[in-house]
Amino acid sequence: MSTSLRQDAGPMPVTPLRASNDTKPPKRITKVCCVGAGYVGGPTSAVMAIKNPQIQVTVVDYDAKRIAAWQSDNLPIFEPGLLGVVKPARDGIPNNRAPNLFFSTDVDRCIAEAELILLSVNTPTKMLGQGAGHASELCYLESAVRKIGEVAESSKIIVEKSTVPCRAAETLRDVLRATGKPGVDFEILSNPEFLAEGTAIQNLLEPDRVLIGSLNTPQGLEAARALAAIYTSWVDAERIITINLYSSELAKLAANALLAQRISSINALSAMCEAVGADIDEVSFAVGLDKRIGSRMLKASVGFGGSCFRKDILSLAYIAESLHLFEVAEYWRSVININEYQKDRFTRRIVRCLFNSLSNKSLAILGFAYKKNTGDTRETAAITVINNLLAEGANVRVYDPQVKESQIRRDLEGSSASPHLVRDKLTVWSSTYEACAGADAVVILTEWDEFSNKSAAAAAAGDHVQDARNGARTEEEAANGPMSWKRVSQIMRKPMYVFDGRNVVDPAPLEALGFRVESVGKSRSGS
Ligand SMILES: NC(=O)C1=CN([C@@H]2O[C@H](COP(=O)(O)OP(=O)(O)OC[C@H]3O[C@@H](n4cnc5c(N)ncnc54)[C@H](O)[C@@H]3O)[C@@H](O)[C@H]2O)C=CC1
Ligand SMILES: O=C(O)[C@H]1O[C@H](OP(=O)(O)OP(=O)(O)OC[C@H]2O[C@@H](n3ccc(=O)[nH]c3=O)[C@H](O)[C@@H]2O)[C@H](O)[C@@H](O)[C@@H]1O
Repeated sequence: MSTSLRQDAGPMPVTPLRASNDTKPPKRITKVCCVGAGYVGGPTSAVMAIKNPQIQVTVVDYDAKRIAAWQSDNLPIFEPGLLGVVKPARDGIPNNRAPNLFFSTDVDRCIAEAELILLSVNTPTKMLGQGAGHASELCYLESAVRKIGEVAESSKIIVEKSTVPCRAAETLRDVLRATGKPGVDFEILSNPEFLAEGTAIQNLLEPDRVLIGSLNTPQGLEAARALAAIYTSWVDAERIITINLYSSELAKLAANALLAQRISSINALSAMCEAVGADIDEVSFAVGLDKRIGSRMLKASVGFGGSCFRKDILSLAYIAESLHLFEVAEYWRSVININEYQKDRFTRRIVRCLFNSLSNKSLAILGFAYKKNTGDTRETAAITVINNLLAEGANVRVYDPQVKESQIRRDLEGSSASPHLVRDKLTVWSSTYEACAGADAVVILTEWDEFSNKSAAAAAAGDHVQDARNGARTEEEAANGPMSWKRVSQIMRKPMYVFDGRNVVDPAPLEALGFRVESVGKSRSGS
């Protein structure tokens, strides 16, 4: 087998690209194929294409429905600004698809034609066999790489964009060694993605950094330079960091673990605040002024969700355990334990306030997505909280501006110990007012702007409350509301409660309307 894959992953200095000694120009890539048309593959490829008109970027996926949606005006994911990069207005013709961006189900052909392949397939937590519930499932990645080995007739740079366990590149290299054709070389790079949903386009256009990990060999470094050259079309060279392949893989897991750890830390403190009469927003503000701590990702909540924090921490802990670093594994798992505790604590507070019984009570749930400005519900705290409330006998009335009823039912029925409760006691509504009609309590689970009674500036002061538009409302939002809490107060059963799992409402004006407001990390008596 002449497939040449180099293994020198020795220490490499961390260098911004500019410091490279290589003076010859990097290889110019003209065809990129992105495997996986999901939350990462779609937006990343669209931004890459719009910033590199000379490069043909094709996103491939076996999911024909998803590809068809990318080709339509009805994109498969909701993300502010996404349509603008997929279908930029050009030459006075608005809404024309970027001429160098393609979506296709012809995986073999697109892989064969590409010089550089981005792997953006899902890497969920393994559900079966060894490591089930902990390790990352790499079967999608493996199958994509097998396909590359089978169909590639020319050498390729293969880029791990998916989040992977450290040393996953070695596995990919093994697969390629076994499946690749003689004379075809593969160079594997790690280029993890750091975008957050809801702000993906902004994050892609102005990344804090672009991380490129490669082997410390001439071929590895050359491949890294070729990938970096694509990014330099819109990212300052100082922000493009080239490091060792395995450091890059681990840095992605570490970044997510550290971000989630901050949220669990502040949520753990929120429990103390409720007990001692302190205010978590004030504590968070006070500690965040210390430059060494910083203010971001310190917003107390009902608990973090999303497809990645939990799975990436589980993966990190599993790796630590495999290395017999049991205390390290336990440390990271505690971040998840606090998150589960926070969701349960929030439900228990609701039950306690509503006189220890939810039987014959109706609760309006505002928000189902795991954060605002996305329709994504993966690992959303709403799933746990709503299932808990249903188990307590409550009637649950849900409204989310972006999540479809079918998705809500699928998520809840698929995770509930008693799916019949979801069928019998859950209703989904298309407006706040319909959801709140006759309800005993409003439970805010997602920080959508329309639920807030704060000014845009006050809302923007919080980190994850700040949106891509810096708190400005679109014309549509301005026309439709923010919601009128006064109107809500007129249609609810008394006494009326608001349980604010996101601290997006200012309690005082609501209390003036007769609501009893319970916010995360604040006690009513302490306010
Ligand atoms: N969702 C997010 O905000 C972020 C996700 N990531 C990471 O990026 C990776 C992808 O995440 P998402 O885009 O959210 O996943 P996703 O589930 O939205 O998309 C993955 C896509 O890959 C396709 N796919 C799987 N195997 C394939 C194959 N062999 N050939 C062709 N297509 C295949 C699936 O059909 C699916 O459409 C994961 O590793 C994730 O941890 C990283 C940063 C942010
Ligand atoms: O690997 C990934 O998938 C991505 O995971 C997160 O992005 P994302 O999950 O989309 O969104 P975040 O803004 O990080 O929020 C995650 C969860 O934490 C919650 N959160 C966030 C911030 C905060 O201060 N408090 C808080 O409860 C959010 O509401 C949400 O439920 C990271 O922020 C991204 O850098 C990373 O690329």
